Amino acid sequence: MTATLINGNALSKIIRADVAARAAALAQQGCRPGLAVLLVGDDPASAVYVRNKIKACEEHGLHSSCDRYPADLSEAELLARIDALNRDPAIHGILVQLPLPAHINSHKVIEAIAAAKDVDGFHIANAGALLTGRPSFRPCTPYGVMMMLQAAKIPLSGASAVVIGRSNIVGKPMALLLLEAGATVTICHSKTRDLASYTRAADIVVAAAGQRNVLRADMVKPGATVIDVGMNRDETGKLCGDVDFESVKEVAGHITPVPGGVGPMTITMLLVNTLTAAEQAYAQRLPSHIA
Ligand SMILES: NC(=O)C1=CN([C@@H]2O[C@H](COP(=O)(O)OP(=O)(O)OC[C@H]3O[C@@H](n4cnc5c(N)ncnc54)[C@H](OP(=O)(O)O)[C@@H]3O)[C@@H](O)[C@H]2O)C=CC1
Ligand SMILES: Nc1nc(=O)c2c([nH]1)NC[C@@H]1CN(c3ccc(C(=O)N[C@@H](CCC(=O)O)C(=O)O)cc3)C=[N+]21
Ligand SMILES: [Mg+2]
Repeated sequence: MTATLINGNALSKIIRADVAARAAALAQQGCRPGLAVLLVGDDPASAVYVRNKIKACEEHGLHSSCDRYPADLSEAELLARIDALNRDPAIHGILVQLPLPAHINSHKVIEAIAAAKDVDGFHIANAGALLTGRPSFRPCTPYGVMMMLQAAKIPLSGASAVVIGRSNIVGKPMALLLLEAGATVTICHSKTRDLASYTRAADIVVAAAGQRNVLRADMVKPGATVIDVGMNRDETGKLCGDVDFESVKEVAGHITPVPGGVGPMTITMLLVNTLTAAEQAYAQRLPSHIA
């Protein structure tokens, strides 16, 4: 048996066409959606992701700005820049690329972003809204995974789901979104004893550990849906996920590839959140509609 591929590039194309149409309609009314990206330090992977985000904005009619700072930028300087962007009417979304250098408190930085411009969905107000079932900006990666599950018509209500990873940006919000959709959710992590005993019982496995081959064929129930969030490099330097793709695709019913799976969907949902932020600002006639 060979699993059906859930193609993040193909789904992104459909959703991004809708984003471009909505962006054009808003621009027609005098409000051009704008995203500001802040990158501190010179991590090469972060530079690639940020470049992809800026390029996606340009291609879909969103205005974007990217500030690159040296790794020794002070926390106070970063907070001052965020404060300026919070008050900038041309900017509807603010994204501070993570991870930040160790001398900067990332919680403090995220909380400094205006919740209405927090298109990553990382601010406590948005995280709390998700936890309590209120509308909010959903974190882009888990939101993108939900869109992939929906597009592939994977039943979620009553399904058994395992999330591998408990970070604030992927694992925890992923588990909450699956729970909201009616799945019975288990969160596994590095302290979990016998990971395979959980994954083998699951209808859906989302791997977000940042470890190659965390999920192998003998750990997957035949026909299960496998979503690979991981972004790793193999010994030859090639991009790979957390899932042993070649063997797992013979057991799973649906599977996402790396690259071309969750990664492009993350960027797509960032565009969606930024557009939504701009539409809300315009609808409320906040000063930020003057762009
Ligand atoms: N495709 C995309 O768009 C995105 C991809 N990523 C990628 O997803 C991965 C996860 O990202 P992120 O959540 O930020 O990473 P973190 O390092 O913050 O979290 C990793 C989580 O995985 C758990 N973990 C690590 N090793 C194992 C293991 N062997 N078995 C079980 N659990 C394990 C850790 O457990 P513990 O808490 O106990 O340490 C932790 O909870 C990375 O590869 C990252 O690059 C991230 C964001 C977006
Ligand atoms: N504030 C913040 N928000 C984030 O959303 C955020 C972040 N910080 N820090 C890092 C992670 C990681 N992340 C990715 C986005 C796109 C791809 C992506 O486009 N992947 C391509 C391949 C990219 C390549 O060629 O290297 C793919 O999978 O096909 C990957 C990873 C967002 N993150
Ligand atoms: Mg994101």
